[in-house]
Amino acid sequence: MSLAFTTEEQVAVAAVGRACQLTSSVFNKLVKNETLVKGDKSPVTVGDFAAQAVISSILYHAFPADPIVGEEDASDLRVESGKEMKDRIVELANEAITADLGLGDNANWGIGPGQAKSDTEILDAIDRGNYEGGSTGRMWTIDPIDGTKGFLRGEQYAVCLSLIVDSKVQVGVIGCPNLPVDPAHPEKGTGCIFVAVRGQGAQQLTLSGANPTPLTIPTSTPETFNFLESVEAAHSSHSFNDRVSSLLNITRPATRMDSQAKYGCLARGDGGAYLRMPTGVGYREKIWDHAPGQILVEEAGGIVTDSRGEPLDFGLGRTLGENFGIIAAGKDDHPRVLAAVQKALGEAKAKV
Ligand SMILES: Nc1ncnc2c1ncn2[C@@H]1O[C@H](COP(=O)(O)OS(=O)(=O)O)[C@@H](OP(=O)(O)O)[C@H]1O
Ligand SMILES: [Mg+2]
Ligand SMILES: [Mg+2]
Ligand SMILES: [Mg+2]
Repeated sequence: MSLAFTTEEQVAVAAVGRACQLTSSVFNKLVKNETLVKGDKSPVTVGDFAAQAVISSILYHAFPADPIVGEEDASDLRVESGKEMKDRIVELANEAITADLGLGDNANWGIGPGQAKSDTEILDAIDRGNYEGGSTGRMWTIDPIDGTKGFLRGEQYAVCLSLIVDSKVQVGVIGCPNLPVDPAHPEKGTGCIFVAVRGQGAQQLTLSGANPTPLTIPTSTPETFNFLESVEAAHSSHSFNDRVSSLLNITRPATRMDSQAKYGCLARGDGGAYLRMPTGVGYREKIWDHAPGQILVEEAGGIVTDSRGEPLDFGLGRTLGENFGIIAAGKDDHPRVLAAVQKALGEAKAKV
């Protein structure tokens, strides 16, 4: 039985839309001291913090009891050295929160003119993303800017939100401000939101949540099939993908693209499979990097598994735990990609 999740979908699209406006406008204004390097050496900008604050604050108004697994936390902003950044984040978040009500918006979600939040409310909204996750009940995942490196380069990034219930993703929204609306028609410009609700299909919307277009992964042909892969070589093994490509006789070069925009492209038939194999031991994929993408591809008729063909387990906490690698593809292509991945893994094992 599929549940409606109508309000959840509306709230999620509205929250991602506001956060996308924020990230697009902040990109043009970013200055050097508005980016921090986190403990794991990855970058985080005022845009990441402010977008998480906006989404979390909207979720809190609409669903106050729901826990949130968010990528960012506000500890660096609560100390004296973080004051300048915090002031900027509060300003940016409030600009997005108080923007006029748009299509499908509801003032009960704490948005619109006059709904500005205090510094404490903004920091607390960011820190409501500290939930540890788990296998039962409802929880949201927020990746306020997925592909922060792509965002900083002015390339692809995505604002990502999902609702997980009892370990299963039920709603996924991916906002891609820099992604062409239709790659065959560049004149249509950039900026789309992908949305999927379990059992109700996948759609592409405009950044303001209009013009829903249903998405189905088309049957691939040897001429159209290629891989979608990370830009950053540290995030996913390019050489492994090259080997799998040659095992499958794929002639088209891989499309390198940051963020869950890759799942969006796959869902609408730009590229045949998203393959992400780890480059080293020890990194565990984060649930916010894959939950919205998984439901989007599944609802567009595709399959998402790890490299062993196992389903992704979103009930193990903030990471995917033991899931090793990601394979996402249309239902006809997934089995042959999985078989080639197994073969390439076997070859790599035989070499050591
Ligand atoms: N070592 C390692 N291995 C695998 N994945 C990692 C690793 N380090 C980081 N990350 C996560 O990668 C997220 C960026 O997504 P992509 O890899 O698809 O984009 S990119 O092309 O590499 O920028 C990125 O998401 P954001 O931090 O939201 O940008 C990280 O969560
Ligand atoms: Mg991410
Ligand atoms: Mg991120
Ligand atoms: Mg990050």
